[in-house]
Amino acid sequence: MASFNLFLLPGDGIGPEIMVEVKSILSWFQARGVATFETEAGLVGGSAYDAHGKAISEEDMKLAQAADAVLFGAVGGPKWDSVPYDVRPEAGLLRLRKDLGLFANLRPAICYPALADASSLKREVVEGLDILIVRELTGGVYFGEPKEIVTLENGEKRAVDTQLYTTHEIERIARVAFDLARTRGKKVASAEKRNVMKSGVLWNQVVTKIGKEEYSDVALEHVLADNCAMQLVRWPKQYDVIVCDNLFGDILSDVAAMLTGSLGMLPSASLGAPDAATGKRKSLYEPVHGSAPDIAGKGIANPIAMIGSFAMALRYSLGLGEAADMLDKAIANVLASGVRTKDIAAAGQNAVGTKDMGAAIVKELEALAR
Ligand SMILES: NC(=O)c1ccc[n+]([C@@H]2O[C@H](COP(=O)([O-])OP(=O)(O)OC[C@H]3O[C@@H](n4cnc5c(N)ncnc54)[C@H](O)[C@@H]3O)[C@@H](O)[C@H]2O)c1
Ligand SMILES: CC(C)[C@H](C(=O)O)[C@@H](O)C(=O)O
Ligand SMILES: [Mg+2]
Repeated sequence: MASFNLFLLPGDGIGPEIMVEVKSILSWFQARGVATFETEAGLVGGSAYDAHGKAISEEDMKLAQAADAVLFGAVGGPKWDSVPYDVRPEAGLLRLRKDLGLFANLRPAICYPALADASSLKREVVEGLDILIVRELTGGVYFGEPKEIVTLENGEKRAVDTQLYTTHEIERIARVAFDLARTRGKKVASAEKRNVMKSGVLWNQVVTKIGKEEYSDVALEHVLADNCAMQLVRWPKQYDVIVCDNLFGDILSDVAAMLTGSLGMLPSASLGAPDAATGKRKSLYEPVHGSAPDIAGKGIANPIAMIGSFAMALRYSLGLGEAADMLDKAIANVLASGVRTKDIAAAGQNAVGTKDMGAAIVKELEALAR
């Protein structure tokens, strides 16, 4: 039986609550003989800061580097609002992305039929929705230098963030988007702001060139990022794959989340380049949402984004596509049977807690395996 080494970073807020549910799912797959999962857990974010004053330790960085996949919960929360910028909880996540070279962030937004009424949009707008946002994750304004607050001679302060992209960075994320589009609806929409930003001009040129020279079978459309946000709410089904930079991808994926019913529904995969010798990619799987401080500790968080992220790990890192399909089907069936956490429940509908949703998915896996 294949054996995999998973590094778990539950993090803060609802992170540990949703990670527990993934643990029971991977135990179930292990008990069924699908694979052996060696798991080790570390600290990231505020919980790491409280333990040792850094958002992630060097030791945990090494374990993340060595893992077949990292499973990440969420970080952050008001408790750490005033910690120094370099060790704030989010710095742990950004370091993992940068040091592991996780440049490609896949954020699928699927509206399960059973949830078409959970979205704040009309059923016909979201029913059957299946789009994929491909977000560049290691460049742009998140990492560009200089990044600082300086005091000017007149005593005023000036804050600088730098949006920076090179041809190579745009080429490789464009190829990920085009390759994935080939396996789906064969359409890519590239979102940027070439009307305002030089990085948008280069982004547009490079994506156009890659599309023309290497992917003439995939339809390419360019859309200004602000218009893209509006189109996602107006008629999202016009899109198949959307490719965009780090910041636009962050924002557009939160918009897309609401098309599925809740931010608690959106999983993600962050992938590095394949290793030249082994073909293996470094990878991290995390829900799109954050630590949800407003509901942390109440046992009501929706674990589906986290569980769906584990399904993506099975598919993209562990070569267990059948297990991934089975887990996705279990999630869909549980939703179809009417089980709802609070965030996706209709007014007046009974809602279950995090644990009950996790248990319902395990029970459905059991039924599917029979
Ligand atoms: N990947 C991450 O770790 C990540 C992502 C986004 C935000 N954050 C951090 O999380 C903290 C809180 O940020 P925020 O409040 O702006 O965003 P958030 O995503 O944590 O929460 C936004 C809203 O969505 C709800 N929500 C989120 N996930 C849910 C789930 N699984 N089930 C039910 N409801 C859910 C929350 O209750 C809240 O009302 C901040 O410190 C932020 O930096 C971390
Ligand atoms: C927590 C934060 C650093 C992160 C981001 O901005 O990338 C989050 O919002 C996300 O969407 O993964
Ligand atoms: Mg975000």
